[in-house]
Amino acid sequence: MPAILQTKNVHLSYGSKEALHGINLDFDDHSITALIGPSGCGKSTFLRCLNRMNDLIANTTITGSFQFHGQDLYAPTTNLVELRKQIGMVFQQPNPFPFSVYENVTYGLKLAGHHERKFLDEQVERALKQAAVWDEVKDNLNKSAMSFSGGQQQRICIARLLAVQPDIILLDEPTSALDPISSAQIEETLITLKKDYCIIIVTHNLQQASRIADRTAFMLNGNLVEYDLTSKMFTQPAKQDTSDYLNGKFG
Ligand SMILES: Nc1ncnc2c1ncn2[C@@H]1O[C@H](COP(=O)(O)OP(=O)(O)OP(=O)(O)O)[C@@H](O)[C@H]1O
Repeated sequence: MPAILQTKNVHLSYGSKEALHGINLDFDDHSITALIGPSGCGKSTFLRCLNRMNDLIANTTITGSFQFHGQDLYAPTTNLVELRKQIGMVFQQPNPFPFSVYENVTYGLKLAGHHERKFLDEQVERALKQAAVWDEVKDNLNKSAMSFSGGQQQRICIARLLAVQPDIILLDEPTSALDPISSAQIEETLITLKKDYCIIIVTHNLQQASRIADRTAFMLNGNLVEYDLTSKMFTQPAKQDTSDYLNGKFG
């Protein structure tokens, strides 16, 4: 089966400074890919290219090929609102809207014109169950999403994204602001979700990558050094730089 998302020769510059120097990475459906590497190597920059979040940053130049389901992600005709529904993003800090849980999860659906109560109720339950937070919030759907714990807020944000049925879920260090128990819950949620989605996660936590990712990409100074099955990369890395990074010699 062809990769759901294929990128070739991706270069990105902030002003005159090039931050990505020709990245080639393909992503399969029903899998988790981790992007790892030392601070500043370009992980978040690359991730943001995948749903055109870098378009929002002034003076950014992006070249290369991005094929999503075989279509050019950067075609001038691409509808960015639609694209970001299909390729949703979860951030480091949970960022629920200052509304109720119910309003958060139905936000995208209402924007898309869905207002039938029964349909919305069903989607709220489905998305919150998929995000493994239903049992914790089901009796308080009208309570502000901001009043829940950080881990619960993060899973509510995942549910908000799942409500609009994306194809790809991008996560930028989604557990780095969370305690170990909440982090473990998010990891379990992601492992369950990969049955239905393509998941791409930036993480500084090498144990996390080794626990949940099918494949791992190691980046260094804006270059892709190595991309392989996680089990292979963590036991027999092909490159010395990968081995040194995984062994804590830098980064
Ligand atoms: N908005 C921006 N404007 C200018 N330069 C930027 C911007 N965002 C990132 N950079 C630069 O691009 C390079 C890559 O940064 P990026 O945040 O993608 O790295 P990262 O690997 O995700 O780092 P971290 O792990 O610390 O989040 C860095 O040199 C960074 O300073």
